[in-house]
Amino acid sequence: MTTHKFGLIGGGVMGEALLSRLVARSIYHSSEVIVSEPQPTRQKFLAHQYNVAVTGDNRVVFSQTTEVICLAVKPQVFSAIAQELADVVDKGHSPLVISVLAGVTLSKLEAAFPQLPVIRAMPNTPATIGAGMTAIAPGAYTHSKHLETARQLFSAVGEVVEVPESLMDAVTGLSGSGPAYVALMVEALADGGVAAGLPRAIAYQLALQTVLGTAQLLHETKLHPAELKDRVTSPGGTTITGIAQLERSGFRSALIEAVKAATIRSQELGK
Ligand SMILES: NC(=O)C1=CN([C@@H]2O[C@H](COP(=O)(O)OP(=O)(O)OC[C@H]3O[C@@H](n4cnc5c(N)ncnc54)[C@H](OP(=O)(O)O)[C@@H]3O)[C@@H](O)[C@H]2O)C=CC1
Ligand SMILES: O=C(O)[C@@H]1CCC=N1
Repeated sequence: MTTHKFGLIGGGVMGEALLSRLVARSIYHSSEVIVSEPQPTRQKFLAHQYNVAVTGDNRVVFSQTTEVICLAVKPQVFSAIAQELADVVDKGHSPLVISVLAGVTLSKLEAAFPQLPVIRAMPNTPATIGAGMTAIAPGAYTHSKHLETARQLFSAVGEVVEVPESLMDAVTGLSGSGPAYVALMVEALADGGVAAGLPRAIAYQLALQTVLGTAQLLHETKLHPAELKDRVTSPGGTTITGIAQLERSGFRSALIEAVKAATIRSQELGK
């Protein structure tokens, strides 16, 4: 029987982000990967782009994968997939199952994959360029070698941290969803620049590089964000005037509430 080391169920945004990097970094060779996707056009694209095996049948991916099966479908289709795989999971075949699904708990995953090693993971889209942030939580049947495999895999797409499962919804609300919050901020900063008279292209360049540069500065110097804010803020100057307006508009509160709301939504998706 044909076998593959890495099987991906769901080759959408997150699945492709992981796949592209794992193949580019030679964590898995293209010939060692199989992906299942419902749409023939998407299958063709993935096969052409990454030279991997593709199928429309999730059961084929499960049966033919020896090492790691990554579930990257929407949480809403998880139950259907669990049912579909039910008669192929219990065949003495024990790959490591890694789920990146928001909300779906280890207990649900372990009910679908009885006694298999399962890891719940939450990556984010900067994984595409190797700048991802992934949290992982091990299930009841995982051993250190499985955690090591997951660490190696997600290290290829960025930073990795291990957390207890009870924190995975909060991780989802912060770093899982976070790239969208930051993208919104870049867009809004550019809009502010346009409102203040800058040409759009220049406003966008200034906004993006300001966010990127500030993140790099915080990362490299380990400065506390409050200290960096103090360094930018001249007495009676422009920055404190801008910050006062941000506070009046509830900027910090908006971000705090966004993470909390997304965390609650992640919990709901797991029910
Ligand atoms: N996007 C992100 O930033 C992040 C997403 N996640 C998680 O990753 C998972 C996927 O999200 P995302 O990539 O954004 O979503 P996408 O919709 O882009 O990807 C899901 C893929 O699964 C395919 N699919 C649908 N039904 C099935 C099925 N029955 N069998 C196999 N494949 C199927 C979809 O095909 P089709 O389009 O034809 O339906 C699609 O290509 C979610 O659970 C999400 O919580 C985690 C971290 C970050
Ligand atoms: O929006 C979502 O539900 C997924 C999970 C984290 C990022 N995207």
